[in-house]
Amino acid sequence: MANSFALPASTDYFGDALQLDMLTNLSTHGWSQHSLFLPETLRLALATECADLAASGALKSAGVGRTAVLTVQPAIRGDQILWLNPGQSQACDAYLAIMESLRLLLNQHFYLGLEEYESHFAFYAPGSAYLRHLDRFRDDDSRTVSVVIYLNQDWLSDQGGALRLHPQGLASLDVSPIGATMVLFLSAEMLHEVMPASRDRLSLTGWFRRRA
Ligand SMILES: O=C(O)CCC(=O)C(=O)O
Ligand SMILES: [Fe+2]
Repeated sequence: MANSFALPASTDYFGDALQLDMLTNLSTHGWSQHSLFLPETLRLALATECADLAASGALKSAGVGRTAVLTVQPAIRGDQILWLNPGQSQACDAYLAIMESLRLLLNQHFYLGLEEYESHFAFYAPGSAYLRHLDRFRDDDSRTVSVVIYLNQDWLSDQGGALRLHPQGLASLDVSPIGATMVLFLSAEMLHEVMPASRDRLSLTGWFRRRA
């Protein structure tokens, strides 16, 4: 069946201004933030899918560490997740196509040799958080660029749930998880944490990986 979401062709999805902003901020500061990164129809479809998965019990408590040594530790990490597979839904395929364009763009400009993208839905119930961490594992340096896209509509800053970034040598800063906002950062360098929120917090998190 044809995908009803407009799929990007190569890197055309990103306008020149967005490309420049994304690439400049990532290379000079190690991170980059963009509002309205997804069309509203796609944000809504992904948010609905994530909420439905949560309600049906399809999401599982996220672990800490790598597969062989994965442990669920809610005091460190309180989200529930579901890894994405191609063909899961039209909305997920449209999102993965956008991420594929982003992979090509990052490779063109930074010669990062990014080969894969892995991604999961994440659902943080009120009060759950993810303590300060780096996304790169100690024994696997393949995760290179982290991407988070927020899915909630009408997020208010007094509802908490910020992504708190801790850039080296600089003051920490908060990104509010407003629907369709996208954040990119270097997985090995950017310490970050998820602050607790007073409402359900929905997102898609993913990592561009190079060969391990
Ligand atoms: O949801 C966020 O803002 C960040 C999530 C995160 O840090 C992670 O899943 O590793
Ligand atoms: Fe993280």
